[in-house]
Amino acid sequence: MTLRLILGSDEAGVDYKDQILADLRQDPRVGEIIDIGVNRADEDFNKPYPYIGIAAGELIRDGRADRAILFCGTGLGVAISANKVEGIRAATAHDSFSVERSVLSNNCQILTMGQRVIGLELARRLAKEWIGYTFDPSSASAAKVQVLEDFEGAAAATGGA
Ligand SMILES: O=C[C@H](O)[C@H](O)COP(=O)(O)O
Repeated sequence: MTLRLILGSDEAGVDYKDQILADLRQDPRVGEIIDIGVNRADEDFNKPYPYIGIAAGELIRDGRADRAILFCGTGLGVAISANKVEGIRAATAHDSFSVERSVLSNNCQILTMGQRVIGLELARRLAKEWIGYTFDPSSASAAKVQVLEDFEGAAAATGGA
């Protein structure tokens, strides 16, 4: 199965977003790429990072995409923002092991990275690695992720989320 993948960033991450977008357009594992911006020609090029993180999370929550790779200065702001959307697990990761575990341990749908934190070549490599991982619902990690889902379900039932 090929991935439906979102790429997005604020202005502080747009160079990496555009390069990795170009890389992944050539990747046979990716079936569809949705570029949610920002783009240099946009009137709202300076749009704050929460709009990007929330938009990506909502598209995944609504079943319109499978996963996302997002960038900002640190990767933190877009991750925090995406994690506000129910059911979304987004993680900032700048090393190969964390990139792997974000999927295999945490079943993250979103990877975020910081253009002001890591080099471009490492970010390109990590993006390619990340899309190669698939969560195993029969793994020992599944019960741990389920705790998060149960918490969100209980909070929603009581009007708390
Ligand atoms: O997490 C926030 C991002 O790094 C953003 O790109 C920059 O935010 P700032 O301008 O508030 O530092």
